[in-house]
Amino acid sequence: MATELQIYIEDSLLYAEEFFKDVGNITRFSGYKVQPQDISDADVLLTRSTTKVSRELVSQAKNLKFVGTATAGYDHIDGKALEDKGIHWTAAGGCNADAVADYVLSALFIIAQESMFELADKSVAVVGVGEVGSRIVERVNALGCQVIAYDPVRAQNDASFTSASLDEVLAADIISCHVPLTHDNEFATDKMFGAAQFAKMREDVIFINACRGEIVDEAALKTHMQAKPKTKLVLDVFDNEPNIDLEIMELAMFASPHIAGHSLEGKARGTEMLYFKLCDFFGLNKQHQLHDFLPPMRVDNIDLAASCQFEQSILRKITHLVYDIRDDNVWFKNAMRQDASQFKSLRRSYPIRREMTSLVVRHPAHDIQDKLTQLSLRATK
Ligand SMILES: NC(=O)C1=CN([C@@H]2O[C@H](COP(=O)(O)OP(=O)(O)OC[C@H]3O[C@@H](n4cnc5c(N)ncnc54)[C@H](O)[C@@H]3O)[C@@H](O)[C@H]2O)C=CC1
Ligand SMILES: O=C(O)C(=O)[C@H](O)COP(=O)(O)O
Repeated sequence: MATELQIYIEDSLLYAEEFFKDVGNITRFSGYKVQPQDISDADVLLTRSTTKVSRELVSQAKNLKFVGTATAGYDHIDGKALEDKGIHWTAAGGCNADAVADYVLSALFIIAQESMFELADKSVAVVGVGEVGSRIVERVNALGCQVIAYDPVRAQNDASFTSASLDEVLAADIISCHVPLTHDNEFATDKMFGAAQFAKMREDVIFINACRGEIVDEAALKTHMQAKPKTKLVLDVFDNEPNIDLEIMELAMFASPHIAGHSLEGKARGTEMLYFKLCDFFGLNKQHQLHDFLPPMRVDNIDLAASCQFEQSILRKITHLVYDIRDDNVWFKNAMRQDASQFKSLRRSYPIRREMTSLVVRHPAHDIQDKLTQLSLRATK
């Protein structure tokens, strides 16, 4: 009889028992505390971004064959170290892309309302047009914005894609960042926004970072905020998490503790993607999918009257019915002002949040349904 797979799973992976209980013997571990000896008999290691998968961590795991992170980013994994040992590794690209797009749209609708402008009159630069960025491009296109899609890396590999220039990005009304954290290559993103880039931005730019804090030089950002105080910052991520600079948090109009991707669907999809990949790797039948486990939304459908057009005020209300960034901003800042050591625990205790992808919106007109679909809603008549 084949020996049971020993599957070590970080404690923050959602629905892990539901997906993996038939696959092997599950042991949960704390991502922040795990040591090499804790996973020494692992065949499989499943994490989120809070486990640093280093050469040292896997040094005693002689049977380790498969490592997966249920997150889009994988800068916490030393891929080279795993490849050197012949260990297969993978991530869950795209699992939470819609959640991040909801986050960005929620912020933009509030800023547009408070500053009394139509998003259709604005240019939006999307930096990194992968899973997250392309969803944002689709949504802001639907809203009628002028889209500036910047991704020179994709342009090198995808003949159908032409990248805007960095100067076009820096001149935009809104800049939204969705790149991986990379070092030491032609298009490295580490500190890609520093003094030189901020100096070229508009006085009243809206700058959103929901990818990795390290892509911004925070010292330069502070100087920029003094020089151009009308800048509106939306920051989900910070340099040196969890020990973040509270001054940077206070400079942001909206700040949150790295939760842009933390929708229930996004977390569950991340686990599901690893389950599917692990089944393929070990030649197992796939028996579960996330819809077996996801609970219904409390408000799961709305009817729009035929007279309703594709108007910003209506779209704002629908978006905020699902996710309102103001709640996270107040909760996060208040908690951090009381005790700045709470960053990790705030992330862990983040309340259940659903996605626009789960909301059914009815409207009789096909053209409006199409646009609602572009906003990722489940539009129908
Ligand atoms: N705050 C949060 O909760 C979340 C953060 N993230 C972060 O966002 C990043 C992007 O996520 P995905 O879109 O899923 O990844 P992805 O890999 O699908 O897309 C990233 C895109 O950035 C492009 N890129 C790389 N270097 C670039 C550069 N110097 N300039 C412009 N574009 C560049 C790549 O070509 C790629 O198309 C992740 O790597 C992760 O770090 C992702 C999900 C949730
Ligand atoms: O997917 C990513 O990349 C992210 O940044 C995740 O949303 C981070 O979530 P945790 O792994 O920290 O729970």
